[in-house]
Amino acid sequence: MWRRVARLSSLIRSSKASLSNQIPPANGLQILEAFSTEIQKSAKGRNHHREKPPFITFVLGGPGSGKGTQCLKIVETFGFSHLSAGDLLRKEISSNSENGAMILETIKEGNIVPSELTVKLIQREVESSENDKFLIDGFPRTEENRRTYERVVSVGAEPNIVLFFDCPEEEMVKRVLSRNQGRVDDNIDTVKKRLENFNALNLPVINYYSEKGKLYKIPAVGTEDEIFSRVRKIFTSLEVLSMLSPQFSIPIGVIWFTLTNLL
Ligand SMILES: Nc1ncnc2c1ncn2[C@@H]1O[C@H](COP(=O)(O)OP(=O)(O)OP(=O)(O)O)[C@@H](O)[C@H]1O
Ligand SMILES: Nc1ccn([C@@H]2O[C@H](COP(=O)(O)O)[C@@H](O)[C@H]2O)c(=O)n1
Ligand SMILES: [Mg+2]
Repeated sequence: MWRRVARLSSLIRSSKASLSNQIPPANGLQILEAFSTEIQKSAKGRNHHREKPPFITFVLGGPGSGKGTQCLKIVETFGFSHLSAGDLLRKEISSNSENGAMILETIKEGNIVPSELTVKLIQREVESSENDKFLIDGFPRTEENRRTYERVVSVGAEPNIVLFFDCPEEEMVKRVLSRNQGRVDDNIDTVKKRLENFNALNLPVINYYSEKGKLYKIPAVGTEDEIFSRVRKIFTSLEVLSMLSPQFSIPIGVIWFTLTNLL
């Protein structure tokens, strides 16, 4: 809203300036029209450039279960934008933001960053993107993350679907310890803490979406391509039902996917 007010003031200023520059000024009617348009846009919410709410997919799973790897393949094949909560937080650290030191400590400990902060980072990315399909990877990690997102985000507060990469702990630990990307949390002590937090805090969120009929549980053992063939079926069945469009209710998609995979 304040950005719009600023734009309006700038229009008025340029109108005044044009008087002194002998350029035909914006007249009162033009200014009123501009004001009315800006107010209407604000009333629609912050996603003013979208006709309809975006299609939101939450991507969940334990540390090293392969969320990021599969997200890259979904982006290539189905045109989603990938927002990794962990990557957004790491970006805050490397940009020396005011919260950088606190985020770094929290990640090193394998703990969860305050929800308001993570939600703000995700919201900023969604709102500034032209895409209408998002993978939100590694979020919500806790019930508190989920509730904060629902409270803060006005459009698309509910995910359309939730993917859960289900992987045995032993395999997750093996993958994390051989990831080799220089992450401060890829060590045995932090992984243990992350697994504890996953079981205590993230599983309740996964159960919540399962009860809502939004959860797709994907066995995450096998080659990357084998796992992606499972993921592909989900998005293809949503495309067949024209459901990669947020107006449709998702439980039909989950039922369809379950039926087609049982038959
Ligand atoms: N199916 C697979 N088989 C073996 N290794 C895999 C498989 N999928 C991903 N990996 C590897 O395992 C490591 C972890 O994968 P990835 O980063 O995608 O997991 P993640 O769920 O995003 O983890 P985190 O929550 O820690 O970010 C990476 O080194 C990746 O290359
Ligand atoms: N919703 C979230 C997501 C992540 N974090 C912190 O970042 C770490 C790395 O996350 P990845 O998804 O890249 O594994 C994670 O262990 C948390 O410390 C968070 O706080 N909240
Ligand atoms: Mg990841």
